[in-house]
Amino acid sequence: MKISHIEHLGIAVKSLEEAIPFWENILGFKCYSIEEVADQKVKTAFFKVGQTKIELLEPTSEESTIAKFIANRGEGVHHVAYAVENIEEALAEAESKGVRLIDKTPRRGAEGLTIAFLHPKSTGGVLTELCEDKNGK
Ligand SMILES: C[C@@H](C(=O)O)C(=O)SCCNC(=O)CCNC(=O)[C@H](O)C(C)(C)COP(=O)(O)OP(=O)(O)OC[C@H]1O[C@@H](n2cnc3c(N)ncnc32)[C@H](O)[C@@H]1OP(=O)(O)O
Ligand SMILES: [Co+2]
Repeated sequence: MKISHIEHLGIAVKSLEEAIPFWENILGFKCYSIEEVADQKVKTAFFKVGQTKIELLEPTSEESTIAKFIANRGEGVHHVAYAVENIEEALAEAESKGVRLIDKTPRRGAEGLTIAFLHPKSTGGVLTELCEDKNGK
């Protein structure tokens, strides 16, 4: 598949309010967007880091995958997201090569991106998100 760069790293946190000061006051990044993604039951906070971004993820419900992740493994790195040229083609290619898809059809993610996840059990233990920016296409 054609990947241009790491779109973002997703980090699970219990509370955005409690997490953001480390990223702003210690690392010196500016949180430029806070957005709820109801479909994923998360509230996100974004920081630009050169070409890529950090996405902090706070669960908005006990059924959120982020709430389950924090309960089982604690706060920390949750997923790596790659910018792909064509998400439908990328998913078809991954599936044809035996990768287990979480999303067979892309969904709407934060920042208006079109996203889909690959299962960590078939990606070497790293939950993998594919993103395509279809805005303006
Ligand atoms: C807003 C949006 C955006 O960027 O635009 C986002 O990022 S939304 C970000 C939040 N949304 C998502 O994550 C959606 C995709 N994720 C999912 O559907 C789920 O989290 C799954 C990855 C399928 C895991 O769900 P499941 O109910 O199976 O959880 P589980 O706790 O039973 O875990 C099953 C096995 O997967 C492992 N596992 C769970 N989450 C993992 C993760 N993030 N990275 C690596 N491994 C992980 C567990 O340790 C366990 O392994 P063992 O069996 O060996 O113990
Ligand atoms: Co993400």
